[in-house]
Amino acid sequence: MKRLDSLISALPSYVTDAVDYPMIKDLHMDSRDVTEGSLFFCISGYTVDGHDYAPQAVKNGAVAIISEKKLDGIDVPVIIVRNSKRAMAIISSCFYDYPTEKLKVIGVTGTNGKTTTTHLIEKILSDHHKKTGIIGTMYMRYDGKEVPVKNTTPESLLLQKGFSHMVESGVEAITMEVSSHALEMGRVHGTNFDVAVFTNLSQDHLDYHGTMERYAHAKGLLFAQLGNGYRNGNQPLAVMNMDDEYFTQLETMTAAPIMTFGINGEADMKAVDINIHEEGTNFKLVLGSNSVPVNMKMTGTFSVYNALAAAAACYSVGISLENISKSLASLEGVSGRFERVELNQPFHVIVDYAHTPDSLENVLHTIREFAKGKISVVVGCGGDRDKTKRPLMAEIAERLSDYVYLTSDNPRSENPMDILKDMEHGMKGKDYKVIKSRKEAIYEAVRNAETDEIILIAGKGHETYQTIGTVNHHFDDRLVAKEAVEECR
Ligand SMILES: CC(=O)N[C@H]1[C@@H](OP(=O)(O)OP(=O)(O)OC[C@H]2O[C@@H](n3ccc(=O)[nH]c3=O)[C@H](O)[C@@H]2O)O[C@H](CO)[C@@H](O)[C@@H]1O[C@H](C)C(=O)N[C@@H](C)C(=O)N[C@H](CCC(=O)O)C(=O)O
Ligand SMILES: Nc1ncnc2c1ncn2[C@@H]1O[C@H](COP(=O)(O)OP(=O)(O)OP(=O)(O)O)[C@@H](O)[C@H]1O
Ligand SMILES: N[C@H](CCC[C@H](N)C(=O)O)C(=O)O
Ligand SMILES: [Mg+2]
Repeated sequence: MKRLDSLISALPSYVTDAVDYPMIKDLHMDSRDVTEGSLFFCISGYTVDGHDYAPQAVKNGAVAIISEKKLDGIDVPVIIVRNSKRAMAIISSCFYDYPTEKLKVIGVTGTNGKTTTTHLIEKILSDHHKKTGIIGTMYMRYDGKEVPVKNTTPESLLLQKGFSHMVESGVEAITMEVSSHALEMGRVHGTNFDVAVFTNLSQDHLDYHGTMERYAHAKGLLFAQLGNGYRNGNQPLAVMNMDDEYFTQLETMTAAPIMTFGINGEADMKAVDINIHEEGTNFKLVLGSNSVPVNMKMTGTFSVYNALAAAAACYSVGISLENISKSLASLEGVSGRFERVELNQPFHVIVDYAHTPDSLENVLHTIREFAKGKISVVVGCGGDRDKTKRPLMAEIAERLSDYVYLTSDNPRSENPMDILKDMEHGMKGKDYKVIKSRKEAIYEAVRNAETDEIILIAGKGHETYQTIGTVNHHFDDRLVAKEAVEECR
């Protein structure tokens, strides 16, 4: 609990007629969640304008409002700021006593591999720190608790609150995914990073960012906000994939020192003598004149990149190469990423979260390396998301497999058949099937599977729902595939 004047004194500027400064018990950005004694932030969103909900917030107990304009008929103090989202980030970190000052924070951005890399970092850190937290697509997890999240990178207020709970539980180090949406919308304003990691950049989210240039710029904001100064006695560090074509652009966006990783070039942290096999990868992790062998249970060249990213980040916070190698070897995998469904059937089923052209291409190339029979793909594209990736993903599925089942993947507000039509524009002539129902598509793939065939079910990975309209229907690719295998025996 803090008094309003102590909170707003953290802001660089504001205007208010307030004479009384109430005690603030809680912070809220949604009028429906407001409780007695709260400070309410009016956010102009993409769907509605939060300023319209100020009266409801007051009715529900808000004792002060942060707004971008004068509000009529509100009888609690109103603080007017230029940008409520920025004010929310600053006030939230102040309200929760600047939690990231008490944590080692490793942020990971990039189109693909964020969830996987943060899980590798979490594993390495938790093997060598007492307590670790992780925030990302799947959850906010710390101290044995898993808190559900709506966004890969939550809004600043929710982040600061989460960080403060982590600090209270004794967490020392955290790793978090930082999405391009979050960077653009300022969700990580107020979060101080020790290390920022860049995995890679390829097409996604053009519905939101418009062009690849603006998408790359959004990703670069993480590195731009790393800062020049010292933090807890150390300079913040950028860890970057030197093999990615956007590396040269992104490295110009930070004043922080950079540690590079890669396979092809002269990176600081390198993987050499790489052996990719069905069950995993073996390689030598090299840093200067030091090297250690790594034997991971995750397969594919992309897994080597994720391991390098995690290794470089963890080395920079003081963990030895030997300990990094041990932790990398002991992680079984990440839920919904290259996850096998094995019921001793004569063919293979792999569920993977590939939902971008690049990830689909990577995962299919990896499968091709050890496939002994046919490869078939069950794949769809999300509704209300980048439409231009639809034909590209279909084209990749067709080119790198023997048979494609085009199906639905969270159609959201769109007509599933319209999404499938967009995908069909990418098909070049091989035979394929369009099956709107994802369950039916999986069953059909399983029914038609030949001995040694590999069925890749792409796009939903760990997700346990199918969003149709605004309703989340329970759906889990892994469970549906298991049922299909059992029923089709
Ligand atoms: C496009 C987008 O990012 N939208 C985000 C945005 O929602 P919005 O602007 O539509 O919010 P809104 O509904 O207009 O509401 C505006 C304000 O009014 C308030 N309100 C609203 C109704 C009411 O009755 N009372 C009230 O006070 C709302 O709480 C809010 O403060 O702000 C919300 C709160 O932070 C986010 O949850 C929401 O993410 C939505 C769910 C989303 O799908 N976002 C995706 C695109 C996204 O962010 N994805 C990235 C990951 C991408 C990746 O990893 O590949 C992510 O980080 O999750
Ligand atoms: N380094 C990588 N490069 C390319 N593809 C990758 C890489 N790592 C993982 N993938 C592929 O991308 C998929 C998603 O991986 P992951 O969930 O780790 O990415 P993400 O960046 O967190 O995605 P999201 O943007 O949805 O949060 C994986 O299932 C795999 O197919
Ligand atoms: N974080 C990504 C996840 C996409 C997953 C895929 N299943 C879809 O729904 O498009 C997004 O929100 O765009
Ligand atoms: Mg993720």
